[in-house]
Parts: sequence; structure tokens; C-alpha cells
Amino acid sequence: MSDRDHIRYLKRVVEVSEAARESGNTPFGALLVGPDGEILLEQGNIEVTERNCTGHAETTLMERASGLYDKKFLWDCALYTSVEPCAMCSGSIYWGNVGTVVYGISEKRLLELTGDDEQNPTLDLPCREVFAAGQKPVTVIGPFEELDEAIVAVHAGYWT
Ligand SMILES: Nc1ccnc(=O)[nH]1
Repeated sequence: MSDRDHIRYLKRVVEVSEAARESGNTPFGALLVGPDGEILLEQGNIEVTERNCTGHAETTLMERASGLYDKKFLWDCALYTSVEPCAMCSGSIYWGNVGTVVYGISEKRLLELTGDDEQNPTLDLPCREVFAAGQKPVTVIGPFEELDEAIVAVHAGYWT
């Protein structure tokens, strides 16, 4: 897939993360895209409204995906996320067997936005490092400078 395609999906992810914020959750979103480019699942963060500490967009998406699709199929899918997956979400992607991750802004960039906000004590650990400790080659694509402004806008005024 081309960068143009990635950017198109990431723009949809921005809308999903806006909806998560509007629903009272933290401003994160994720998509599962199938081998033919179809959007199979969309998921916003649910941490706050569901009172679920693992309710990150990506982990929640992986929980749903693993109930619907088999691992062989998921290896040919891609998970798109507004922000680079944290160590927990990278773990769910790894165990859930999605073969490709595409993200908008890096975890380091997120840390600049959240600072030491207690609601999101950002883990400053690149997902590439988490995957590199594993036994299969998860492909990681990102960050996309083109999306920085739109993603930062969804976070504006959220973190204190
Ligand atoms: N990448 C993310 C960081 C924090 N929360 C999320 O849902 N997603």
C-alpha cells in the first residue's frame, strides 16, 4: 500500500479518536484494515466510560478482532492507530497476530502532549523495540508528519 493509502486510513482514525474524546474517553482511535483494503473494525478508547484500565483503542480492537477472525487471516491485516501503540497494545497486537501496524504520531510525540498527566502516564518505549523482542516480523510504518497537526488538534486542551 502507498503512503497515500496510509494517510487516507489515518484520517479516518483521527475521526474515530475525535469520537472517542466526544464520548468521554481519551482521544485515541484505531482501525483494522483487511487484506483487500476494507475497513473491518473501528475502535475508540473506552478506558473512562467502561472503567477499564486496558481499554486502549488498540487493545480493545485486538480483543474484538480475535473473537471474529482467525490468526492466519489477521497476519494479513493492518492495524491503523492515531498514536504509536504502547507496550501493552503492542503486546496485544503481537499475541493477536496482526502483521502490520501503521501509526500517525510517535509515542515520544505523545509524551510531549501528555507530559506527566496521571491519566496517561505515557510509556516511552517504541513499539518497534517491543516487536523486535518477539519471534515474528511485525511490520511497523510511521510516524506520518502529514498527520501531526490533525492528531495534535484532537489532543489539544485534553491533557493537563
Ligand atoms: N496509543 C494509545 C495510547 C493511549 N491510549 C490509547 O488508547 N492508545
